[in-house]
Amino acid sequence: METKWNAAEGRLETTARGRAVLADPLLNRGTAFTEEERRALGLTGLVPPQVLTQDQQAARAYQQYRAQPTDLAKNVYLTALHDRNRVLFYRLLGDHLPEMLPIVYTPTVGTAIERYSYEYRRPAGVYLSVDAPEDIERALLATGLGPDDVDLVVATDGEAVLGIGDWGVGGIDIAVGKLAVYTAAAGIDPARTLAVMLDVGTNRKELLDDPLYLGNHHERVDRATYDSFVEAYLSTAGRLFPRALLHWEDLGPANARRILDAYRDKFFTWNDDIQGTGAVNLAAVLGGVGATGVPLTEHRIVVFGAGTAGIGVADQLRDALVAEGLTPEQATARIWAVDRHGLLTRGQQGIRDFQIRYARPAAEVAGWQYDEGLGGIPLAEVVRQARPTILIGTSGQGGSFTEEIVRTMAAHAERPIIMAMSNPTRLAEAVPADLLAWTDGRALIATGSPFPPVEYGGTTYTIAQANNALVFPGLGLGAVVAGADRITDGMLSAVAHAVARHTDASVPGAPVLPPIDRLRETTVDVAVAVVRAAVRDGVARQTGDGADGTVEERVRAAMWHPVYPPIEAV
Ligand SMILES: NC(=O)C1=CN([C@@H]2O[C@H](COP(=O)(O)OP(=O)(O)OC[C@H]3O[C@@H](n4cnc5c(N)ncnc54)[C@H](O)[C@@H]3O)[C@@H](O)[C@H]2O)C=CC1
Ligand SMILES: CC(=O)C(=O)O
Ligand SMILES: [Mg+2]
Repeated sequence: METKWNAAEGRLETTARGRAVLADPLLNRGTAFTEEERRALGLTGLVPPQVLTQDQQAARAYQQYRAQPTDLAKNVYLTALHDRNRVLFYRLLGDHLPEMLPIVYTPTVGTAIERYSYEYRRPAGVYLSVDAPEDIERALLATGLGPDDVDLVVATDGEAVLGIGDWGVGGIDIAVGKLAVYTAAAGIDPARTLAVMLDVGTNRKELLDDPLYLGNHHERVDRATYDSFVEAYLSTAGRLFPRALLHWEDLGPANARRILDAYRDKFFTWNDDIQGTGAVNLAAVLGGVGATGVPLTEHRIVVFGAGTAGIGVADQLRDALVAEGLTPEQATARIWAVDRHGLLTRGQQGIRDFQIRYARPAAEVAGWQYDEGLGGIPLAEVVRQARPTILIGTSGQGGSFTEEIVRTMAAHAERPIIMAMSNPTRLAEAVPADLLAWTDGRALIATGSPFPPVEYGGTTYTIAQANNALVFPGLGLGAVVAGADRITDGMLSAVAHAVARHTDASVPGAPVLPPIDRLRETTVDVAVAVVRAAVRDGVARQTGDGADGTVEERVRAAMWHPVYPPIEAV
């Protein structure tokens, strides 16, 4: 049995019949099958007699969605719809994106991941086990997808999911959530995507002790075993799906950077937490800096939580400062990075290799207050001494931007830029209402998970969501349209600047990033910028504007829309 998209004819062709049609979410359209389709596909009598339009189906599905009692139940409902009728799922998600994004993505996806083995209904992608690396190829081929059929693979090992940590096999839901955003925002064809779970074990004891836990019941494997499994996955996926962008999500801090550095020049691969977060953060900083009227090069930046995301953020800020004319040393000196043992300083015990660049010289901090309990210089002291104008949280430590810290910062920054980027909501370093109150409404704010607008002093403040969801869909779409084979720093910088062009935070209460309800339009510009950067950097098979249309026309034409295509029984 086979289902194929016939691009020349603009129709789906399938040999499936009867219940097999209804069981395939890419084929199934339930009550919207026409009489003719029902006859041709052997569905006579298998669906109720009335034929509905997609509008009617969407209205009913929305009612059902609204009737769910909790956010988790809404997530489970949408997952079931996703697994039943993919077109209708994306129709609904697209129609209600600001309302449903927090359900299929952060924060609720975090709860779904924690509850994965209990809420499980159907498999969600490809599960690769470290205990059977010889099965990688068989598993990827079992999808029925061939070399030209895949644009995008999102893989995770579930070790550092959002800020909630190691959830083992449940992490597949973050890969599925990312794919939903790729399609809803950028029109990546869902039939051409794959979610992959690299099950290398889990160190969460409550999962290992739980007979219902669906992943491998052993601890995470040692580094050598892990590395050879990752290598086997990348080389197999890269060989079987040579056009596909291989996206990494929520790996642990010991692995994320190492894997990116080892493979970014060998494979068409990228790390969303390092590079996507860096790009969206830079976009938000550029948006905020525009409102301060102070050039980027004069800002002083503190990054709190110097892990995968934090150092990714620092790196792109540093590159942006260099692009604005600072030397690499001057740019690095503008950034203070604080981790679990306080400010990163040279010679500090336990500092990780990817953090070393940001370690401050001992002479600079000699007179700074040291906290014995912490084993380093705490954030409050760093803020007092370094006098940041930009404070970024990627620590996964809810509430760590205290009133004292924020007031200290606001005492010497007229428009403090404060980004509490940790997810899910409860892990935000501060909440917008507090930040506005503590800074008399002067703060320019962004958060990683969505927050409602805040009324303060007669102004309504729309809160920007600085989430890599604002950038990865456009990056993926642009990379696909360009026929790229690498993700370059130039592409990432182009992404940040394209997003920043969509904001004017100088208007009182305006957000430093474009809102989610304009995500699809922002994404088009991001994708166009990515194609142009890929061409400039020599990593594209396609060219820029040309006889086959402008880049924007090609980007728009490449976007998939949630409409039922003609279907042919063959
Ligand atoms: N808004 C966005 O687009 C994104 C947000 N994030 C968020 O950033 C957070 C971190 O994620 P990752 O970087 O992937 O995790 P990670 O584990 O690589 O990094 C977290 C870092 O915070 C440090 N840390 C832990 N406790 C600390 C404390 N008390 N004080 C200072 N530092 C502390 C850790 O040592 C580690 O270096 C998560 O909450 C995640 O949801 C991550 C990626 C994208
Ligand atoms: C948004 C995201 O990638 C994270 O919180 O890990
Ligand atoms: Mg992530």
